[in-house]
Amino acid sequence: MSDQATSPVAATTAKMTPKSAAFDFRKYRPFAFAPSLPDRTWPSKTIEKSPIWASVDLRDGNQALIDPMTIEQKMRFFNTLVDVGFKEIEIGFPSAAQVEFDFARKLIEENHVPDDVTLQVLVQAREHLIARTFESLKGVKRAVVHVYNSTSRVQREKVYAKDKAEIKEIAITGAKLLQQYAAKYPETDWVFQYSPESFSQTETDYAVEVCDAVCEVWQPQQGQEVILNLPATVEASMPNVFADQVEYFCRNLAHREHVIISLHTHNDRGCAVAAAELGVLAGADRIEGTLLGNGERTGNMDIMVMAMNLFSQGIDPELDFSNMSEIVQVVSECNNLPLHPRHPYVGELVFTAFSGSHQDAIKKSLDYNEKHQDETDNVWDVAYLPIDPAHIGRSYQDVVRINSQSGKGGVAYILQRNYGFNLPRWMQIDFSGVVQKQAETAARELQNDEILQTFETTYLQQGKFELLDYSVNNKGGDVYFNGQVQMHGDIIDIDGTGNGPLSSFIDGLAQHTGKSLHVINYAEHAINPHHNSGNGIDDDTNNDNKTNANAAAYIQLNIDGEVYSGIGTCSSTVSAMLKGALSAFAQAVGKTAA
Ligand SMILES: CC(=O)SCCNC(=O)CCNC(=O)[C@H](O)C(C)(C)COP(=O)(O)OP(=O)(O)OC[C@H]1O[C@@H](n2cnc3c(N)ncnc32)[C@H](O)[C@@H]1OP(=O)(O)O
Ligand SMILES: CC(C)C(=O)C(=O)O
Ligand SMILES: [Mg+2]
Repeated sequence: MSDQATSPVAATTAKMTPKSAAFDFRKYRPFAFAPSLPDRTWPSKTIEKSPIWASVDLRDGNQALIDPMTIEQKMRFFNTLVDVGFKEIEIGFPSAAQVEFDFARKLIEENHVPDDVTLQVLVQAREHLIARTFESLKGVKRAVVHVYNSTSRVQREKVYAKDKAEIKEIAITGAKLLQQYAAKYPETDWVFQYSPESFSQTETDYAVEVCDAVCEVWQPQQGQEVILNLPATVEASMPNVFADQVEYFCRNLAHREHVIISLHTHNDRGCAVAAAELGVLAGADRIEGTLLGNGERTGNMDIMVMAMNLFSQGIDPELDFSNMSEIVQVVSECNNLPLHPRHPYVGELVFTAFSGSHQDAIKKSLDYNEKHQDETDNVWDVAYLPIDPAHIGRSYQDVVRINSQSGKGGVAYILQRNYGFNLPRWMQIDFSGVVQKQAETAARELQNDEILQTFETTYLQQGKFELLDYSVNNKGGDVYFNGQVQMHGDIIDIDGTGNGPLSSFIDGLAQHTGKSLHVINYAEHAINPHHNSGNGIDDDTNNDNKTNANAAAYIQLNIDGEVYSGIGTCSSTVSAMLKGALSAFAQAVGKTAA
């Protein structure tokens, strides 16, 4: 028998073959348009500033919707884009439909366009459409007219049935028509943009040839720059290949210095943002995309993600997403598309850790930063959280959520952040076992109030055991405890001696019950008042050592050889401590009774 026949991989492959006949990779060919660029420079570059952004939500995004936007929706979206800080906004395809035309007119006639915002519109290289497009823009101060025709091999051969020279001629005609019509509206500051549509599936040297021909018509110069927009209309290669195409294009273009190189990537392979980022390294100045990545098929490049990627590297993205939830709401409602809960930066779950080790690391990082504020220069550096959720208006509320995958750090985080209980490690271990069982039994996420309730019933509501009146007195170096404890409805006198209130109380409990009791661990803290809402804190004003804040005490006792943890809360630290001991004791009795 050969090695191949015995290997488990070979066995799997052999089984798959008949089934995979319909799943035929042999129908595909490797990507054929990668230019040869052995001396590429982009891999050793870094992005140091934000590119020029152009939103195409209202055009490319809109043309991909089941129900295109109404004028009202476009208006709402446009205002949001302006608020976010976009200075170039492709508002539509005015020659395509009346609503598109009317929207352009509304923006212009009703003065909705801020002085520093430039409208952009798209049109095919066809005269009647170009004529209508300029008509739609009459009276605008400044506008980008964006003309395109596809240059890809498949479109040349199968859609247009034209050779390279004929396709170039469409581009040249379009460029000339833009000039002619622009001349009819001299009151407007016109900017010309050309896209060799499907650039990435075009031979790159041919794309350069077509764009050079367009520039020959437009004659870009200082103060009269043009935009050449390079689309990955359908993403068909790895992003490094796209970057090679962009660098090749930039290096070989005749009028590079007077041309703004723009990129327009789509997300068919899931790498639209990566392609745009590498394309910027390769020399691009401008990026077209949409918020949340809506667009044809798998969508356009998500500008929000790319901008937030820059933000998370300490680069000013020149777009303001601090009001993220409102932005997301407008985008989702206008597009009538739901947001994936794991959408980068904005999904409901992207700042949430369910798993124990992540929660532990997040809690420890946040605690560390709080303690070392002076040393960190306030620079964000938290495990598992690439940015501070607060920067985009998210709370820390959801950073940790609890299910059966969670650990002690996560449960401790919930109790600390929401209810002010700062559990010591040994207490975290004790309580996390309780929560783990509860989550496993429920087989679902546990809500914060359920965790608090479990915390209270486990440690705080020892209803059958209650510390009543007591006093502690120092005499000759010893401390004497005298008080009453209610146990199962009986009121019992407790007297004990020790070197402090706790040890004298424990001594009294031991004497009364005949059990052996020793303190193993002890911790206490004031409960931060802003965490207090809704917790099970006792406000007993019983005794001495009053503090303004409520106190929580955590006690671990060895009772007859077994370990029990308890918690007490009170406005008095001593009472909290004694209640904590009684809480641990009650569990031991409860366990014996059970
Ligand atoms: C990658 C992109 O996103 S490109 C933008 C795509 N967006 C849209 O198409 C949405 C808006 N478009 C529309 O509503 C319509 O296409 C319209 C109104 C503009 C034009 O509609 P129609 O005239 O009915 O034609 P249709 O779109 O089917 O156009 C195809 C014709 O235009 C030609 N054509 C297509 N694109 C271009 C172009 N960019 N430049 C020149 N000619 C073009 C085709 O070769 C075809 O020619 P034929 O009629 O000789 O066969
Ligand atoms: C019109 C062009 C820029 C386009 O949307 C594309 O090629 O994806
Ligand atoms: Mg597109």
